[in-house]
Amino acid sequence: MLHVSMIGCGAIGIGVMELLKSDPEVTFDVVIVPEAHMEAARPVVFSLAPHARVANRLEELGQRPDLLIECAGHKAIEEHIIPALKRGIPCMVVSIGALSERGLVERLEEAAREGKTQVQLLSGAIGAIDALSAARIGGLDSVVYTGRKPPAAWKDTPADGLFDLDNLKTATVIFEGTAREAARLYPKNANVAATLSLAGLGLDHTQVRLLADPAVTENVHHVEAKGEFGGFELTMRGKPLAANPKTSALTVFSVVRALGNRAHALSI
Ligand SMILES: NC(=O)C1=CN([C@@H]2O[C@H](COP(=O)(O)OP(=O)(O)OC[C@H]3O[C@@H](n4cnc5c(N)ncnc54)[C@H](O)[C@@H]3O)[C@@H](O)[C@H]2O)C=CC1
Ligand SMILES: O=C([O-])CC(=O)C(=O)O
Repeated sequence: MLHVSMIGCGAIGIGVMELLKSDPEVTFDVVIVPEAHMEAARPVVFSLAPHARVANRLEELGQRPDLLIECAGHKAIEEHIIPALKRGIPCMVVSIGALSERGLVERLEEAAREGKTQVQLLSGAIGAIDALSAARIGGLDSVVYTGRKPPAAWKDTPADGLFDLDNLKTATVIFEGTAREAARLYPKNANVAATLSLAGLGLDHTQVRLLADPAVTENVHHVEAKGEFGGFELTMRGKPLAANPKTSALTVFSVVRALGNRAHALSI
């Protein structure tokens, strides 16, 4: 039985608990949310994982889970993941865009080394991370990522205000630049850009274009990679979660897969 503590109880966290509620080999003991969200999270957590406690910090419970999984947002890396790694708790992260902050990748690695443990960066809404990170070993020449989402997915981002999102008639480029800048400006929409960078050419050498497109209903991720291995092109059309149109359903499935791979006898 894998004893899991989870950070976040939003669209991803709830989706993950729903899918794993009848898995006898995974159990959620603690769900961590900010103080202001604890009251709202309690009934949701109780309905999906009746034995789990809702807390503000892992340390205050004296709890030592087998695994800590982050499904919360960029700030959670600094607040929860780094201290847990230092205590030797293995961690998984979905808010990969947080690692666009200079020095944070190195601090994450240092914390894991200090705790003699490991942090796994999950693939989330994108595929082919295995191929890209293997291709990097032979040498990559270029990785270009285009993220295309319906205008509503760009609400409450820097694009909202720069563009009249409610009245866009054609696909509009809202950002063009490096993955580091994309992840910094769009923390809830450019985690994929950061994931591809960390697997591939790095945050400063991965070219990113982000579009608001009234003609699409899905979150469309396109990757083109070239290198010593040859090349690949990937298009993913991710269905957004009803609870959060910025997030693709595959992100939830990617977390469930990763937890299953740790808990079950066979890993794939
Ligand atoms: N790697 C990937 O492909 C993807 C990654 N993401 C990341 O996942 C994050 C979560 O996504 P959703 O569940 O859709 O968001 P959401 O907004 O529905 O839920 C976020 C949850 O985390 C909690 N939370 C926020 N900050 C926290 C903190 N500092 N400490 C503890 N809890 C905190 C909130 O109370 C809420 O329960 C996003 O912010 C994004 O960075 C999202 C989509 C794809
Ligand atoms: O869920 C998605 O489609 C991707 C996403 O939000 C991100 O890259 O942050």
